[in-house]
Amino acid sequence: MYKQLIKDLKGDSLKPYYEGIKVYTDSLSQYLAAKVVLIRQGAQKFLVATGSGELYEDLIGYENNGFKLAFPTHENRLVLNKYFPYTAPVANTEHRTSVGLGDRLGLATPGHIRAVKDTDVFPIFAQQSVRELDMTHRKYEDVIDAASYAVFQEGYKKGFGADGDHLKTKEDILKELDLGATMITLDSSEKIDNTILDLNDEELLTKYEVLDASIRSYYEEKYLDSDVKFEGLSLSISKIQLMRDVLTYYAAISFIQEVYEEIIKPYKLPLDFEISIDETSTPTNPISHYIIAQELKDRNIIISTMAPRFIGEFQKGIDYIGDLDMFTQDIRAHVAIAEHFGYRISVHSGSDKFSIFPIVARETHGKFHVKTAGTNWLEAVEVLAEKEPALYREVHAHALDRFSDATALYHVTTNLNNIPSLHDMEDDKLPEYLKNNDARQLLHITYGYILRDQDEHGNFLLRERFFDALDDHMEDYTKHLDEHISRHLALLNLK
Ligand SMILES: O=C(O)[C@@H](O)[C@H](O)[C@H](O)C(=O)CO
Repeated sequence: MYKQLIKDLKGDSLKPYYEGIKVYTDSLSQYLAAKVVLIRQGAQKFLVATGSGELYEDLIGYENNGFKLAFPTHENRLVLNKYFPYTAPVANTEHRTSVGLGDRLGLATPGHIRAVKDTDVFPIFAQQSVRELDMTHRKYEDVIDAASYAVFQEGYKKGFGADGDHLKTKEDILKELDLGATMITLDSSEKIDNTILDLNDEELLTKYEVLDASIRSYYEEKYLDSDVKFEGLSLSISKIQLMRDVLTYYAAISFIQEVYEEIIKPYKLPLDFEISIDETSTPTNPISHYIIAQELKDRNIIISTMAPRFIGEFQKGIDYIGDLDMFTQDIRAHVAIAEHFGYRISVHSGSDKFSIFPIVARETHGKFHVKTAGTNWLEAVEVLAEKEPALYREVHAHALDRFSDATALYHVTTNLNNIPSLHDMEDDKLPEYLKNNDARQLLHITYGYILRDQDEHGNFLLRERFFDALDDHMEDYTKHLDEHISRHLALLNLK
């Protein structure tokens, strides 16, 4: 079966297909006397290597008449990284405008590569939060493995990043750095006291006065009743505002400093460090952002990006909800602060926020980071709705069953009553659910239950059939992603 393929591989005349074998010809690579290429036979992918030398010997696989067949394992990914460095994640050392492309299935990166390959965007192909890893029962090395193999498969050599997203503990940061993360998104939300904003002035004063005097005097000496003016931004910091910000953020600022000094600064490889304060109960006041930024500067903490929580609603998998003029004013203030202190603004939950993308591109002067993830999952669900109606109906029904559990993890304002009943939808109309915001949110936040729930015998209810179906329609999925992410990039003025 492989005889002609191996002959052509050795002879530099490789074709894209051989007797039921798809050859990813863009993956063809050579290191000294060894050649390797990625193929797919049925649903299984293999590395096929010929020749001799370290690369050939290092690949873990099965020898057979002068060639080696190797599974795309974690160990073999590390071998590819060793001999073909472009397959390993790197930091965005040129601080290029970047997009996070979270892939919960491990199948989306080929489509992402098609969307970004002719642009100057720095892509973060390996981006998953701890929440996503928990929900999908994946390890972080699986995320980097999937991205690296896709980069090898597509022959993408422009560099990509790996974001350890929404990490809250030093242990998780160290673990994901050890696994190859080139960007760390520190989520300090657990150190942010969201209750302070609900206090009235009297309650606020009472709570503030019992705060350690050294903390109070530190911030009062630096910020009390001060006016800040730069790059078109003018901020006045009143005692009330300062008391709120100190009580809300002082612990988070200390934690950021601890993480930076203990882990980020000593880390020997280039690394992007993002501060995420977007998952809070209220929008980030620009004064709060300024104080945090000034403290990071004064503590010699260097960050690449900061993710504030903007005004309006950034709900999962649907467009922005809010007043665009107010959003414009809000992001303009945050950008002025970011540019003053020398970092970029990061926009989380960027999936499908089409109405604000032109504003983001304009107000950041084209220098930003935008994160997506859910939309790449929803494109897979849309392929099922188009190609596998019976399975889609099961997925949709299970999402309805598990929706209330999912709302504990994701803030959404979904109204299930706005979602037409499955019973009333003909098969050819099922894709219309993916144009219904409430259905998009239903299908988005229940991804973990769809992928991991099992029956009483321990058999997956949907997972295996979901992946098998997607495998059968992989080119459709890849095309969906290319078109959909290209729409994101175009509106961000990146394509
Ligand atoms: O769902 C998650 O936990 C992540 O996708 C997280 O929301 C991520 O930081 C993001 O903003 C993707 O749009």
